[in-house]
Amino acid sequence: MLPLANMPFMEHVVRALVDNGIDEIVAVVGYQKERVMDYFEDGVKFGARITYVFQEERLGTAHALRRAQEHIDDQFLVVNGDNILDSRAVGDLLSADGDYVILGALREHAGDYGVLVVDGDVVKQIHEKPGRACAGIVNTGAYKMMPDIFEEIPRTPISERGGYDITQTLCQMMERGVKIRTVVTKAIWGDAAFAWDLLAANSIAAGLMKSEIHGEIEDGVVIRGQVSLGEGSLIRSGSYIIGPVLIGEGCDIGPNVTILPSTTIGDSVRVGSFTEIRNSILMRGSRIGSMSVISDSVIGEDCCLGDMCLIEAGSSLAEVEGEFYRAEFGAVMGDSVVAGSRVLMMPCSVVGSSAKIGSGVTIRGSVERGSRVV
Ligand SMILES: CC(=O)N[C@H]1[C@@H](OP(=O)(O)OP(=O)(O)OC[C@H]2O[C@@H](n3ccc(=O)[nH]c3=O)[C@H](O)[C@@H]2O)O[C@H](CO)[C@@H](O)[C@@H]1O
Repeated sequence: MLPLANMPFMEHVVRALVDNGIDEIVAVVGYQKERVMDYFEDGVKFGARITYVFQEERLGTAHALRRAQEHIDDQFLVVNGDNILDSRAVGDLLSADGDYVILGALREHAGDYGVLVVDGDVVKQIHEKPGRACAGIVNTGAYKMMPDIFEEIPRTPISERGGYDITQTLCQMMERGVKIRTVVTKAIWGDAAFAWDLLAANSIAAGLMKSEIHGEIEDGVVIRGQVSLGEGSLIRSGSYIIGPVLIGEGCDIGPNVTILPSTTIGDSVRVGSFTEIRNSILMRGSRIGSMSVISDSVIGEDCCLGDMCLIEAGSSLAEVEGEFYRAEFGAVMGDSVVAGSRVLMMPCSVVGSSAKIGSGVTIRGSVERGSRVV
């Protein structure tokens, strides 16, 4: 449900399916399922009938798929709800020949995905997240399948990660001689494992959106490229906005604010004068003071940053739940973070929800949720 281009991740997926004429969707939901169900309801307003099935415990992708079994009696597609794929990628999968097709994509850094070993367009093996640096065809997690997969899933052994992986199920079928093909798409596909991956996905999604101006733009505002402005939003004089930029409803931006690609601003956001924002996501209800610079960052809902805050982008190690990952971004922030004025956040800062940061503080590394930094 995290927003990309001001639309929940999953809505991009649903739209890509509906654009291809798919009008029946089974959504496997678990964590915070009410948020998904309240938003999509029966799916009719999105152009498809959505049925929900529940996975109480996250026991892997094969286990998740099995929840949908009773609703499937014909060839079907499987897509991840947290990947961004444009409708051409779904089209590539639909038009590919074969009972079983894996949508592949070429990646220079394939090691963090399932890597496909192929002979022509036939998949011979899937190496699940080999880790090592390698280029190759990765499994996008989008598949065309037949209902007999449900006979194989119960024979899937538990993985080292402690779950039942659909990639393992498919490998077993290959060993039994079932032909599984791949179609390598050149269309847009991306996934988001970490909060900072949202930035790349957002920039893809923002580039796909059309410009629509519903709000008010004062005289003396420069707008170039694809820029959307929701109802009741105001861009004050002297502001400079270079798309792709999406601004939601009821926002108050400026005066003299600079917003650079690829930035998405949710509903009811306030950005104070002389502030610059680039390549960032600001979620609904957040407030940014004057003369601040926010770069390559994800700011959660209802955050409040004071004047002259600086979030610097760069490459560093980001800490998530005690593990360190090499990354390149400014800061990622949970919801309801409050920061005073003159706060400096060093590259790859990770700030937990409801943290309170005093004025003049420099943040390095991670701040636990709910903590107070002075
Ligand atoms: C084992 C497996 O499938 N691996 C694939 C999966 O890895 P990856 O490790 O990324 O798979 P995730 O854990 O992200 O799960 C994929 C999708 O299934 C959902 N989910 C997952 C587990 C679960 O118990 N319930 C559930 O609903 C997730 O919310 C997500 O939407 O996607 C990658 C593409 O992004 C592929 O390159 C990997 O080959």
